[in-house]
Amino acid sequence: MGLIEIKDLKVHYPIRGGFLNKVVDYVYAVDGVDFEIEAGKTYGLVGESGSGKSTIGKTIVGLEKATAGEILFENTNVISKRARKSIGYNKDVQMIFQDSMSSLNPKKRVLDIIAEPIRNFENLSVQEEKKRVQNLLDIVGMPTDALYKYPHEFSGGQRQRLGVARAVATNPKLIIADEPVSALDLSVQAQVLNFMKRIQEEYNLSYLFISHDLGVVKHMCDNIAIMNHGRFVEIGTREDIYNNPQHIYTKRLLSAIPKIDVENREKHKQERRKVEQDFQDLYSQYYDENGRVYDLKTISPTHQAAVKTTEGGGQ
Ligand SMILES: Nc1ncnc2c1ncn2[C@@H]1O[C@H](COP(=O)(O)OP(=O)(O)OP(=O)(O)O)[C@@H](O)[C@H]1O
Repeated sequence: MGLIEIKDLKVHYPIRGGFLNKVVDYVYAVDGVDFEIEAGKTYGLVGESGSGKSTIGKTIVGLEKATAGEILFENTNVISKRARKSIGYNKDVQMIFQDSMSSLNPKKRVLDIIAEPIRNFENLSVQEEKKRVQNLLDIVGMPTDALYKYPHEFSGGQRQRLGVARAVATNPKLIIADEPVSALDLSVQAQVLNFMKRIQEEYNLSYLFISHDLGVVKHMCDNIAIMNHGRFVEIGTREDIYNNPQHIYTKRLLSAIPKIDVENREKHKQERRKVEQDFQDLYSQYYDENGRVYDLKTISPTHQAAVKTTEGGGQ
């Protein structure tokens, strides 16, 4: 049994319009997904922008409301706020965001930023709290003098480390990492990822790792789901997805991972242009369960919903 099990989760955002501001349609951001994450493992969600990855992450931590489905955490359905509160879920599940500059309060010192989640759950003295935060800074490889500095005084990679320190402050079991390294340079990305892995081993943490970058996901994840327009088009182990992809969408995503050719710059430029074109095509296409492709540029949102219904997945 997994630490967390997601069953037929749906998140549909209403679109309002007209004179009376009535609901005229829905965005099917997440449209019936099932998966589970085991203790100490990393589950990857991959897909292009707008496919529904962040909505899944936010719904799991309770920042968005599910339209339907179940989220079972250690066998308790935590879909309601009351259930989450009754089992101390908010202490056990934390989130790391992509943009550390806006997720860390710029007006607060590091000490207060990292202590904030601890204050929500424990009553420590000032000295105990300071000691705990110092220890967390040590774990993420930051110097002690960081305590009294502000977020803007750090580099992007250091700020992501602070975000991780804050996320592990309550000693959680699961961390939702939403594009945690996409804003960082490649060399810094590797540092932060390796260090997230080290913490995982030390604390037997589980990660839900959200990314559009299949290269990064390969480095981090045990199991992977490939998302397209609110649904999973393929799920599998890392080996399944990278060595034996089944769905045409997965194959196209894999073939679009840039291969850097340092010896031939011109060829590399052409390759990059082709990759960019491929991605533009991918963003505008909807893939159904049978691998059939619909061009979203040529059909209206209402028609898109109709396509889903015809294909057996709509409301
Ligand atoms: N609060 C909201 N109200 C209405 N629609 C929303 C809301 N939040 C997200 N959406 C829509 O839901 C869909 C899924 O968005 P989501 O952010 O989950 O995708 P994503 O795969 O995480 O993309 P990105 O990587 O760009 O964040 C998109 O069409 C988005 O515009």
